[in-house]
Amino acid sequence: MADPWQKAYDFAVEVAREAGEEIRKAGECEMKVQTKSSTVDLVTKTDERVEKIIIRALKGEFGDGAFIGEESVANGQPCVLSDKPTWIIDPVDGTTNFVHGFPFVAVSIAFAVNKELEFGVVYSCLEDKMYKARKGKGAFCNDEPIQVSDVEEIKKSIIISEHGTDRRKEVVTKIFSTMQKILCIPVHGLRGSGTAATNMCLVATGAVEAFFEIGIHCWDIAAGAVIVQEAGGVLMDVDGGPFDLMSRRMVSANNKKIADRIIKEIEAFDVTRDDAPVQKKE
Ligand SMILES: O=P(O)(O)O[C@H]1[C@H](O)[C@@H](O)[C@H](O)[C@H](O)[C@@H]1O
Ligand SMILES: [Mg+2]
Repeated sequence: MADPWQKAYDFAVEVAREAGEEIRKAGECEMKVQTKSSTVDLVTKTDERVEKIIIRALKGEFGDGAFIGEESVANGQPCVLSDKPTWIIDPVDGTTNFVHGFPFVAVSIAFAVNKELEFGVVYSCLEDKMYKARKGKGAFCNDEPIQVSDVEEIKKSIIISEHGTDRRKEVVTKIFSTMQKILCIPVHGLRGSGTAATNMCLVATGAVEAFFEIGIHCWDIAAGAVIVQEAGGVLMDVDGGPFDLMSRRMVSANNKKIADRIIKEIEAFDVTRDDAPVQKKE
């Protein structure tokens, strides 16, 4: 079989589009907001419903497989990436934006085999932009090829980062200290769309040179990781080592020179890996 995953890739694009349609419709209605890991880590019925729709559709087409979904993990499902073909899903990336009507919300669906990402689909549903990439086959936005920017000078760059949902003072201090140092290099600007998946697509299109964050989860960045790489960009750990999807730390950039320069300024803080063993409550 020459191309075993093409059908799954095409199907993921269709499922992401349908999920985005659900999100758009739900955004027009009254929503009940709940919280998860902290009072600023929001979740709505739409997040849960859309994840179920996506998983049901994938199971219907391809049978029972391995799934890592943001809301399933929040409800106690394991978050372990094995060698099995695995779908990695964020039904609503940018839930805070969704709740507030801030216009960047994305569906993110990735697929990994032998722990390697095969393809990623990010549907920025309020902008109606469908980003997709398959390993070795290029990256696209609404079927047009996309490529990272060719800027090599950090002083000519725009950098994206986010504040995350951990509001402990020592963490927020490090995040702002890092941002201050990067701003004062100086770079042209700092931005943040409020969705990691969309941020990575902005790196992939060349609108910005880099996006970094500590505290994201594998479902926020798995699809974007393929899209950035296929658009010619690089992925690294915040300490300059190799990118590790489950580590909750990532720098994505148009090239290694920009990534290395940002890494020099990053003040890292501890986060628990996505695949850390779950502590059983006594
Ligand atoms: O909870 P959702 O799926 O909305 O994901 C967001 C993360 O929670 C933030 O840490 C992160 O900063 C990004 O905003 C990210 O995409
Ligand atoms: Mg997310």
